[in-house]
Amino acid sequence: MTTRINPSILAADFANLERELGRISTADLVHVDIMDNHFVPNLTFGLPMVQRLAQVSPIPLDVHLMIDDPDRWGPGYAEAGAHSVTFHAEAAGEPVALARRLRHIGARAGIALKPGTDATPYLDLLPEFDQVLVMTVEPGFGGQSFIPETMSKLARIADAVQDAGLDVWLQVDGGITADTIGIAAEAGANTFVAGSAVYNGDDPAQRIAELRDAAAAHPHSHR
Ligand SMILES: O=C(CO)[C@@H](O)[C@H](O)COP(=O)(O)O
Repeated sequence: MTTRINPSILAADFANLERELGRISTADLVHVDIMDNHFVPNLTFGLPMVQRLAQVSPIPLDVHLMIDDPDRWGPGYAEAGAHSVTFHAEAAGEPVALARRLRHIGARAGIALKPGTDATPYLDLLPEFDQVLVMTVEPGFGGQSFIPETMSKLARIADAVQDAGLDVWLQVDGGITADTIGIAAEAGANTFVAGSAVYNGDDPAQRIAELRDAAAAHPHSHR
């Protein structure tokens, strides 16, 4: 299994972002949380910041839009050079049209589901997406505890991806640590977002290596 570790710069030092990106250069992608204080009760960065991050980052950008009206704003992030742009199912008006637009611009298209959102309406749409993000906390803040009840949904999506013979990355985000990453890996995740677990320490590269090892020790048992 390919394991991807995507540190979230939500937990980084915002006054030194270029340095903070350099400290995670052994990761696969850098996860960039865009929050608008409407879709979630928190506010982070917008397009100008992502344009600059794309210029200086040693690894590609994995943009997670926690915003209203991603149909309007999402394509700009793809044009800014994001490797992937993930929008929320709960916020999108026309998710398939938006995913096609993102792909047309050249980004991978991702759809995110909040912990309480049922995956059923999206299972038939999986070929339209390059990745599915199963939120393992309520979106909005770093440092929350992993919600294990989200794992049955992840496993269902993993089964659907496998049954359809698709190469859709399955991402989890929220409360991912060396203790929880194995649970998500066993349920079918292959792409892991971690903020506090990477940046709350002296050596982010070491934390990335530990997370990678912990995920690899718990392979997904395809049923
Ligand atoms: O999207 C979010 C929060 O809404 C995340 O990307 C957080 O940044 C994850 O932080 P940790 O739970 O790993 O501290």
